[in-house]
Amino acid sequence: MDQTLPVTDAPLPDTKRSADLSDTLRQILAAKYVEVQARQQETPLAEMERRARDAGRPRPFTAALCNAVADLRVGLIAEVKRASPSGGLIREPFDPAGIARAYEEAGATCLSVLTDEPWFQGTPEHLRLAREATNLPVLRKDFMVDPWQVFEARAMGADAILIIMAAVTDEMAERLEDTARGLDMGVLVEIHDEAELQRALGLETRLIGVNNRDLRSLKTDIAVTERLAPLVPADRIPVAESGIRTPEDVRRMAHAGARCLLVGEHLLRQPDPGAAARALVEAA
Ligand SMILES: O=C(O)c1ccccc1NCC(=O)[C@H](O)[C@H](O)COP(=O)(O)O
Repeated sequence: MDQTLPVTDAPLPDTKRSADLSDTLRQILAAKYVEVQARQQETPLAEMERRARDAGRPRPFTAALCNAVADLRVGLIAEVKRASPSGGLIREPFDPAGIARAYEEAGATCLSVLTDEPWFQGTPEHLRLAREATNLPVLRKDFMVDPWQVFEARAMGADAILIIMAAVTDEMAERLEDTARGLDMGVLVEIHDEAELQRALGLETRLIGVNNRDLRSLKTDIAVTERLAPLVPADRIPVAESGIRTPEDVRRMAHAGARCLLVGEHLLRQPDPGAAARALVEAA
């Protein structure tokens, strides 16, 4: 895909890991800071908060996944994703509502919808369409660097947000989580290694996403979940993210302790994403 981004000198967050991020990820984050600042000029925080509070009650994202785990089911967070830095254009034509409906019929527990435009060709409209087409709780999949985006997420209908520990300081992670909790939204906190897991455990959310994607190469290896999921304390729920394709992968993740999965690209590369989702839901 065309990876031309608005050139920016924006400072990156002061995370221990910022030196370990791929150039792509650094560009994504730097551009996100600029984008969010510009959008706050258009819609100030107080107005975005008002819109978030007017958006009604969120659907129960965390409870849906907890119930799946309690029932020994696969808790599939099925992703609505048009393109990505690693995969280029993944699905065209792209019908977020139709894809979301197919996922729900297949037994998915939740949806994840990309809303980042420059790199994933996602939009808030994709999230609205996917949510309206189903009864499933929806995660806003984006790079959250400012609490303003959490209000924006709720205002567009999202029921949960993602916090990527590699992308934010501990203080910002807490602010993002507090804002989400204040809106009764779910939080999925994403980690890539043992150090990020320790930082993530300072948050209150039960959902610990173990991302199998290497932050430098952007390649996936599901052995990452096999290493890290057993380290997640019993009162938290590991969610295996990225690079999951086959029923055998699902069984490997479940064996490592991760019955909840976030799956995107594989599903969207299939002619029938619903059938592909069903094969994963029925795997373990
Ligand atoms: O998908 C990418 O190329 C990517 C690159 C840089 C940062 C994040 C990226 N993806 C976001 C995700 O976490 C995935 O969309 C999600 O875990 C699903 O992964 P997959 O099943 O491999 O599409």
